[in-house]
Formats: sequence, C-alpha cells, structure tokens
Amino acid sequence: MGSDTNAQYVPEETDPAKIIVELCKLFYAQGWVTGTAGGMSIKDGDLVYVAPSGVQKERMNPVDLFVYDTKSKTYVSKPELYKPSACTPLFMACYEQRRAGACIHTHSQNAVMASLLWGREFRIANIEQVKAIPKVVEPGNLSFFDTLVIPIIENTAHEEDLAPDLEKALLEYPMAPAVLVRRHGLYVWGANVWKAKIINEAIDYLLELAVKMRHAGIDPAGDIGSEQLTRKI
Ligand SMILES: CSCCC(=O)C(=O)COP(=O)(O)O
Ligand SMILES: [Zn+2]
Repeated sequence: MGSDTNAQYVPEETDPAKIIVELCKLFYAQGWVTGTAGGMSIKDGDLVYVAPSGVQKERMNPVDLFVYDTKSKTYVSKPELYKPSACTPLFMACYEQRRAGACIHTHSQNAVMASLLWGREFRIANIEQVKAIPKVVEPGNLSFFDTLVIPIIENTAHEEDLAPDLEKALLEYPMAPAVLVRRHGLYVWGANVWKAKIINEAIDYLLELAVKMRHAGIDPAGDIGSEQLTRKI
C-alpha cells in the first residue's frame, strides 16, 4: 500500500462558473437535466452563481451564468439574453436555512417515480449507500442502520412558487439532506459543490433502488430480514 492511499482527491477546477458548466453536462448525460430542466448553483463567499433559465443546461458557457452578490444584493454579472433560473429562490433558501455551499436541482425519473410511490416522506434504511449521506445536524454521515428520510412537497405551476413549501420542509425536517417535489424532481444541497454532487448521486441511487424494491414487494424502510418473506427460494 502506498503512503497516499487515503489522500483526499481534490478536483483542480475552482472557478464556480466552469464547475457548473462541467457538472451540468454530466447531469445531462445522467438524464437529470434534459429538455432545459433542472439546474444548479454555487455559493462562493458572498457570491452566488446561478444558471440561466430555460436554456439547454448541457450547452451553457461560463459567461452565461448569473452572479449575485448577497452583500450588495445586486447581480454583478447579468447576461442580457437571459433571466436567472426560476430555481433561484429555492437555492437561496438552501443557502440561508442550511448554510449550503452549492445546490443541485434535477428532474431525475427516479425522483419523480419515488414521489409517486411515497406519501409525505420518502424513507429507506439498511442499505450501504446511505453511508454517503450526511447527518446534517451533527458531523459525520448516516450509518448503515440509520433511516434516510426525505420530505416530499407538492408541485406548483411555477418553480419559484415552490419556495414557501421548501422553506417549511427545511424547518420541519432539520435532518433532511434533500427535498423531493412530487411529479417534478429533487433539490439537494451540500457544504460545497463536490459534497452536493456526492449526496445527489447517492440519493438518486437510493431512490432508484427503493422504487425497484417496492416493485419487488420489499419495503425499503423495513427491517433486515423482512425481505426474506418475498424470496422465492
Ligand atoms: C422543462 S423545465 C421546467 C422548469 C423547471 O422545472 C426547471 O427546473 C428549470 O428551471 P429554469 O428556470 O432553471 O430553466
Ligand atoms: Zn424543476
């Protein structure tokens, strides 16, 4: 074993605008932001970077991004052709209520399917991947035996009108690492963009798995061993 086995991987790119452009291409390839859907934002000190509204998120250039200064409450970069993402009030709520460093909004079909199969909360437990999810209210991640709970809010005609319900969910679920929007998608945030990316990937994996488990007659939040009742052999 080399001495650098546990070395932390540090991505080289640090320009938030370039990172948003790069990650939106990746999320497009995942099917998470197709057809102009979804978006993302990064908070770098007082500056909030937001993608433009209604554009193909995989084809943006760094100059297309809006940059909002939370101190002066003005846009320091405001591309003339565009409006800022309709998700902006929701991203701002995550920054203010969760002290997030980055937010991701996707229209993943796994998120939409889960929102159709669960009621007011999505729950999953006893799956190794939950260990990638932070506890939020204290340092560290969930353990294998913890239950991940994600609140589900109802969709509205316009993205920005989701903000009051998202803000309420953030207050009512202090441990939640994300919020699902029924028939719409998922909002995820993290202390920084790379943490937000990891959490989004882990949650999407768990949503997909949970939908498959339900279809197989297994309760994703059930006790270990309860699934044996559904086993044929
Ligand atoms: C077909 S996308 C409809 C709007 C939406 O839900 C979304 O996430 C994209 O909003 P934006 O303003 O960032 O384009
Ligand atoms: Zn959306």
